[in-house]
Amino acid sequence: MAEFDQSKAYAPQEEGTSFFDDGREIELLHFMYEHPNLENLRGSPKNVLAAIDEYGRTKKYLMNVGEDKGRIVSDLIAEVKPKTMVELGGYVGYSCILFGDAARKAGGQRYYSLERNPEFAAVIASLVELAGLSNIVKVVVGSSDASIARLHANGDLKRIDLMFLDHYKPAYTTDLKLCEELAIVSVGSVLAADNVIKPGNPPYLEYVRSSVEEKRKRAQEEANGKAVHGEGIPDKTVNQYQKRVMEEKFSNSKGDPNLIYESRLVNSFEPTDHVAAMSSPTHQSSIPFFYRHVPKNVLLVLLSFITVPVSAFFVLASYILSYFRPSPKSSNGHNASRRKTILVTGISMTKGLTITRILTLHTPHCIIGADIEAIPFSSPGRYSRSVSSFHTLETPNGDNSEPYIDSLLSLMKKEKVDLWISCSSVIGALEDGEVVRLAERELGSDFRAVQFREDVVERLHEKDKFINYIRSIALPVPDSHRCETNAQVLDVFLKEDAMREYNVKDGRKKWIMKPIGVDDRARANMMTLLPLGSADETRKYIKTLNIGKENPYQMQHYISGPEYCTHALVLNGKVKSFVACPSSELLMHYKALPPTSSLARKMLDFTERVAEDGGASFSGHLSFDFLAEGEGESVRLYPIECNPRAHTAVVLFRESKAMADAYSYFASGRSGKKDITTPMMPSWNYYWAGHDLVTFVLIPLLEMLFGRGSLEELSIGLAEFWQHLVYWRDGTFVVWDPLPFFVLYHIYWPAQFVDCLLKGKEWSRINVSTTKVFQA
Ligand SMILES: C[S@@+](CC[C@H](N)C(=O)[O-])C[C@H]1O[C@@H](n2cnc3c(N)ncnc32)[C@H](O)[C@@H]1O
Repeated sequence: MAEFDQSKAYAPQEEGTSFFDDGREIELLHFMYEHPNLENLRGSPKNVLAAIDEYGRTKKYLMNVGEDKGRIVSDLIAEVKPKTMVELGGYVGYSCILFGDAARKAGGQRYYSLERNPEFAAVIASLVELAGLSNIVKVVVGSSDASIARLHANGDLKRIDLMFLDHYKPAYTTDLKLCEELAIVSVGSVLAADNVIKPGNPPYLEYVRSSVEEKRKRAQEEANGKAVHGEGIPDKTVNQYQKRVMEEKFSNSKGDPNLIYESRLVNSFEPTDHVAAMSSPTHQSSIPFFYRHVPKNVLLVLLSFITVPVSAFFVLASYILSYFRPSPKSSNGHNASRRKTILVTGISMTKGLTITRILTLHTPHCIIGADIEAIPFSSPGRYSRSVSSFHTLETPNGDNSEPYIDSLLSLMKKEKVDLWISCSSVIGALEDGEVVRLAERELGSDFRAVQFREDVVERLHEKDKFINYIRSIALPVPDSHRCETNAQVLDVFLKEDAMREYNVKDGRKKWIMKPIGVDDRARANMMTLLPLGSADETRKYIKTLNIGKENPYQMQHYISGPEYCTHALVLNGKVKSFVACPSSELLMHYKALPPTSSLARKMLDFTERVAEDGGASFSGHLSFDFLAEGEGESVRLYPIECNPRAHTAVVLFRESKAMADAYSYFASGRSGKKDITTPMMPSWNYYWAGHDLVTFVLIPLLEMLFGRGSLEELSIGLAEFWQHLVYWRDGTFVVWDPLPFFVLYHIYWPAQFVDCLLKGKEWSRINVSTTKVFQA
């Protein structure tokens, strides 16, 4: 940061709140219109700003953005070239004249200055007129939230390309959420927020830096009545406008949690010379080094290396503890003659491992495990005490699935498997359906499988077929269309436009585009809400999706409510165990909903209806994603996706003997109890230590060290991590079977990162529980 030029310093700011609204703003007007240089001010933004600065230096302090911070935003304007720019908080018009002029030079069409105090607004309007900017600047008097809503409702404000936030600090976040909900701030919008470090605006920084998952969680907490505005903002700032506004009002908008911001802090000077900081979005070029391919993989390998002693300590302590407790197999005292051979596939993932552990703890059976293993000997499941043997399967491959199918079938024959519990990942979904059919033929009538056949998998797994099927059994679905051409997408918008007047009440209907096949890259952008600000932008965006016959998309009505996911074990068309929990895109924290809650009951009813429709041969794991609209008993649930396979939410059953019994009865050809097993309440919440260590500790630490984050954010992260360590349970670690935990973090993941480095495979996210790497 360059040195501050002392000759430009404003008069010092007075104590308390006497530094504004004491008549100085009107005094400024007199100063300007009595200026000896008045004729040179007319039509010259530069000279008007210089005269305002002169007043601030020689007369009284003014709370303007000032020259130094102003330059940062002016540069941003030149880069972003906003057509429409909005500022929240105009005061006497300094930022409005500086940025209005910059926006005009960059080809901008409209600059809205939103100011609550009518006297200040009159000063802004007068000085804007003096500077000759009245054709681009529009001063809007009133509280920012009401003004935003009105401008949007009138159709004047359809999209904000750049927004400068410089008004009432606690309203930064609530106004931003309002803009998101109205979709006037959307993908590509840029925000510049003043004073986020001094005096400080932790809620705003937290919000713009949160993941989708964190924002959804927060929104839910707020929906449960915990919304507090201005937490962490100094009282002096919070109470700044009390003289005129006794009680501040806030927009209660939920925002759009799916919008992700890149944020960066920029330090600069207040016009008094204090160091201030603004936050503005980053562009790809300024992404710090630790998010780049090579450093990020190297850092994660290093983290794994450094934490070996801690993990080794826990493993050792677990073995010592287990020494004093009998091993699970010898403790269960089951009758060996009733032993069946159960094969669980997918045991490198938490879901498969959880099921083998439940079975080992609570049943007499011989449990064998299998999984694909791209890097030899790296599978965490291979080292688990819950399986009597581990087998490596060929990797399913869309072009030639035979090796995978053969390896699975020959294993089943060799081990004389009585029951196969499939927990395989999505890449083998259809193949597993085929294996059931073949295995039933080859292993005889006593063979059973917890896996749907391929026709069922196809019907449920493919997004558009699933929606059609659910519609056919008269259950509600969100409005959805399969699109194989860009024109089909645009057609839906055209029809929508015709209906637009009917939708005015809740704003224009929003859509998301989901790739029907598995496409990690497209999935990452899936939450872009359409249509965008203009028909042209929407058309351009649709083009980037490369929609075609080979790459079909599902266009689905966007429902803004919270998301839930479920896991169910269905045997012979009956639901045997069920759990529902709040969900998000990359779900790494699991909390069960109480089974008696109206939400959980409705999701169970839905699952039972699908299971019943499947008939007596319908056996497998079934999980749905739902979006909820409304609350309480009147909540309406929309299924958006089905995964006809196990969900990691099964981890919530880790204690459940009843669930083990359900599998066991099935293995013996009996139907078992009628009750539906749910996790014991209150159930533990689950997290993955490695994921939390990186997201709550490593990233905030690096962000702080490299000037992007604050100590406060790091301490919030540390507190969250500590809370999970102490009160939650790790999804992989159990005392009697600690090795998979060690292998996951010190063999499996480092091997993956090294592999990515060697092969130049870039990734955007990883899922610790499913061991999946998402391509960048
Ligand atoms: C720091 S000053 C803005 C300075 C101005 N951006 C500049 O740099 O020249 C903050 C202004 O926000 C206004 N304000 C505070 N809360 C507001 C709200 N809810 N809506 C609109 N304006 C608000 C205040 O009246 C005050 O004039």
